[in-house]
Amino acid sequence: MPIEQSQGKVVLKHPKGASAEILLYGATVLSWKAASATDVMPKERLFVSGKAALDGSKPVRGGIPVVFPCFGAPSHPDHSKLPQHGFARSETWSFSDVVLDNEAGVSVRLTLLPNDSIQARFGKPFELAYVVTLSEHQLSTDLHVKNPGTPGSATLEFQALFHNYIRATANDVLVTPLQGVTYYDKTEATDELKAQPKTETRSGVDVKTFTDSVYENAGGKYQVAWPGGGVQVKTRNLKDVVIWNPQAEAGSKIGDMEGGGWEKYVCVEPGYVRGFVVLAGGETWVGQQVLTVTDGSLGAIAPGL
Ligand SMILES: O=P(O)(O)OC[C@H]1O[C@@H](O)[C@H](O)[C@@H](O)[C@@H]1O
Repeated sequence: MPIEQSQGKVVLKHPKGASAEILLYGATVLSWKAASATDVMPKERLFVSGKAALDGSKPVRGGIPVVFPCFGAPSHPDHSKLPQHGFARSETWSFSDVVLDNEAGVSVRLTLLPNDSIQARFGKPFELAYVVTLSEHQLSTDLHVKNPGTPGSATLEFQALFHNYIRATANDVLVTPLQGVTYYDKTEATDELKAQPKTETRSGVDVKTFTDSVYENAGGKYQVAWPGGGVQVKTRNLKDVVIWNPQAEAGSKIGDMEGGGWEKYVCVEPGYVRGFVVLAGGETWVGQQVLTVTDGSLGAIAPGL
C-alpha cells in the first residue's frame, strides 16, 4: 500500500523507493527518504533529534514542523496568547484524504480546524489544510489557509513557515543565493540590534557559528549544498527565509537537542514572517515549498526546478 496509517502517523511510499512519514501531531514530517542520481539507495534527508518527544507532549525537535499563525514570539495582538511559533506544530491534525496515488506522486491531505484549546488562545476562525506530496526525488508541502468568513467579515492575519531541519554536515553547508538580501540577526544581544536590518555580503551563507537570521524578500529559491549532498528549496508565496543553526553555543541549552545534534542539520525555513498575510473573509492563501534532492547530478536532471 503506498499510503498507510497507524499509531498517529501517515506513511507515504513512492513506487520508485522514496518514502515519507508524517506525524498527525503537528502535521510534522518526521522522515523523508529519497535516492540521488549517484546512489539509488533512498537516504534520510531530514534530521530529528534523538531526544525529540514524539508523543505529543511538545513540538518535535526536527523534521518539518509547521509554524502558524505566528513566527517566533507573537508580535500581533491577535496572537498574544500563543506560544512561540504558534499552535499548528502542537495540535493533532486529522487525516482527510489521499490526493494523488500514482507514479507522478503520492500525496495526502491533513486538516486542522479550531478546537477548544485553540479557541481559548486564538479567537479568529480559520481552516487549515496541509498537502504533502512525495515523488521520486522531491517532497512538496502546501499549506492552505482559509478565512471561512464572508466577504466583509473580519480578516485573518497570520505568519506561516516550514521549519525544515535538513540533514547535512552543518559545518560544510553553504546556502545560496542570498548575497545582497536584507536580513535581521536574531543572535544580536538587544531587541534594538535584532530589529536593525543588515545586508548579506557573503556569496554563500554558512552556519559555522550560531546563526539565526531572517532574510526578507529573499527570492524564494535556495540551494543548500555541502560536499556530497544538496537539497534545493523552491517556494511559492513564502517571501522570506530563516537560516538557523544554534551550534554548541545555543544548541547545548536546548533540552530536547541530542548532544552535537547541531552538527547534523541546517534549518532553512521558507516562510511569510516579516509582516502578516491579511486574508479577507472567504479567501484562501496557499504557501508551498518543493524540496528536491540535488546530490550528484540531479540538479542537472531537474533544470529550472
Ligand atoms: O525552539 P523552537 O521554538 O523550536 O525554535 C527554534 C528556532 O526556530 C527558528 O526558526 C528561530 O528563528 C529561532 O529563534 C528559534 O530558536
